[in-house]
Amino acid sequence: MKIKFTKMHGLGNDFVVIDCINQTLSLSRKQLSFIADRHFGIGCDQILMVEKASGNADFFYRIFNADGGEVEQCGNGARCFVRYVHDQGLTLKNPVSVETLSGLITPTLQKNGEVTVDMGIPKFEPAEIPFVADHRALTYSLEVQGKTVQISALSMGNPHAVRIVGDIDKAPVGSEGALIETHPRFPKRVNVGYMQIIDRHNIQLRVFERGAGETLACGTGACAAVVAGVQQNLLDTPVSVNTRGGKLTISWDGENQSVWMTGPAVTVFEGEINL
Ligand SMILES: N[C@@H](CCC[C@H](N)C(=O)O)C(=O)O
Repeated sequence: MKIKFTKMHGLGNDFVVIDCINQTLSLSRKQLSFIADRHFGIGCDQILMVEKASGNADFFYRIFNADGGEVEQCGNGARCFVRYVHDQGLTLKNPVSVETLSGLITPTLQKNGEVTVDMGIPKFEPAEIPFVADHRALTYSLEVQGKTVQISALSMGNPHAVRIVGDIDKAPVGSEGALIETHPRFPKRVNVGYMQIIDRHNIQLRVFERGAGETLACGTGACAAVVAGVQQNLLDTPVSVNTRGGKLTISWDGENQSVWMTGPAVTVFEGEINL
């Protein structure tokens, strides 16, 4: 079976985007992880599938991590999604309403080519993340291989843990991040962000993503880090989030408000793969 795809990225967090409106597809976990494989397949952090919406939204968008697991939300993917549906002539609407497994998001293409996304309202109740804790708190102590670390935990539609570090270059992203990703207190696993605060409007961030490992940037991770920083009175909105792949701007006015994310979305090439 041959499928057409488009390779895209948001700050180096890269995607294989597949039109499932004009192609009829049902891919197994093995086929998805083959597509994502950087040696034997195309290579990407996530696979994005563009589908017809069932309700009132313009589209439904499905997200699969490089390990083939389906997840609820992807910030950098949302920006690429709206660029894709416009470039492919699938809609002329702007903003576009997009259903995801975690609810509706609305990306808007800006005149300068950047994309702004209403990423929805963050959730903090442990059961909604999901995270095992007796009650909601600003930070939690987590035992990681005999060491106690402090994290914030919240959901941006997908689960996030955020750690504050003094030096982003020395943060144990690959080692400790991998242990927190699969920590038993996160029953659906978790994305783990390491944030260095530069000043009240600037942070540096690296994220060990659930199902993908460390990526060059994570959009929902950037939202989660800013929300955690604002809540602890360490940051003021808006915040520039500097990642290894470039910069995102995140705004959040506090509890019960949507998080807004602005950044680029880039098409790299189109192709066809035999599965
Ligand atoms: N790269 C994404 C997040 C993708 C999903 C994540 N790995 C998860 O498992 O929740 C982003 O830009 O938000």
